[in-house]
Amino acid sequence: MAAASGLVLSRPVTFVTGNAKKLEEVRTILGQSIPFHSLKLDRNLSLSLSLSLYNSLFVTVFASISKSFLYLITVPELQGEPEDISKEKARLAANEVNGPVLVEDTCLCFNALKGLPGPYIKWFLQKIGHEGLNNLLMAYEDKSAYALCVFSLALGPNMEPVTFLGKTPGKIVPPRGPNDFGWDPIFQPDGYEQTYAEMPKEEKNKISHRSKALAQVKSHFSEARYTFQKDASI
Ligand SMILES: O=P(O)(O)OP(=O)(O)OP(=O)(O)OC[C@H]1O[C@@H](n2cnc3c(O)ncnc32)[C@H](O)[C@@H]1O
Ligand SMILES: [Mg+2]
Repeated sequence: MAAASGLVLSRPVTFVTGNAKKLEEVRTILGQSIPFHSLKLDRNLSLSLSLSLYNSLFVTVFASISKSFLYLITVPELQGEPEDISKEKARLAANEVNGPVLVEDTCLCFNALKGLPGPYIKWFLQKIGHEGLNNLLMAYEDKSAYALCVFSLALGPNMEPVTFLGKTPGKIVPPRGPNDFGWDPIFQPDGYEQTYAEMPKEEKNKISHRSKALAQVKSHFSEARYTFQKDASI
C-alpha cells in the first residue's frame, strides 16, 4: 500500500531481541530518530506468552505514544553466514509477530581464524569465556578482529528482509574493564587504547558496529517515510 507520505504498514515495527544490553544500546543510539517503545520480558518465556504479555503490559505502560516499538523477546539461534542468519531471524520474527519487525545479529570475527567465531560468538563466549577466546589466538601473531552487526528489517510475513551492516575493526586483548556486556572487555577498537568495556558508553556508541548499522537503518527509515496504522489491539 503506497501513500503520499510513504509505505503504510499495518502495525508498528517491533524490534525483536532477547538481549537487554543490545536493547539499551539501540534505544540510546536511535534516540527519537525512530520513535519506539520497549518492554523487557523474561527470556525464558515462550514467544507466544511474551507477545500476549506485552500486549497487556503495553497498554498500561506505553499507551500514550504510537509508532515504532522495540520489544525484548527471543527467536531461535540460527547458523550460517551472518547476513543469512539475520534475514532468517527477521523472517521468523515477522511470522511470529505477524507484522513489521527489526532484528539484529552480532558477530565477533577473528581474522586469523578466517572470520570465526563470527555468528557463533555467543556459544564460544558462554563455553570458554574471555580467556578461552584469547587462547584461541595464542598460536597466531595476528590478533586483529572485527565486530559486525547485521540488522534486518522485514515489513511483514513473507516479505523479503532488507539488511544493514555495521563493522568496527579492532583487536582481541586480555580482558579489561567492566564485565557487563558480552565480549566488550576483550575487544579494543582500532585507534583506541581502551577496550569497548573501558570506554564510556557514549564513546562506544559513537564508533560501534551497532551504531554504524543503525545509521543505515535510520537513513532507510527517513528515505522510506513509512507510516503506521494504529494497532487496534494496543
Ligand atoms: O536475541 P538476540 O538479539 O539474538 O540476542 P543474543 O544475545 O542472542 O545476541 P546474538 O545472537 O547476536 O549473539 C551475539 C553475542 O555477542 C554478544 N554481543 C552482542 N553485541 C555485543 C556488543 O556490542 N558488545 C559485546 N558483546 C556483544 C551477545 O551478548 C551475544 O553473546
Ligand atoms: Mg541470538
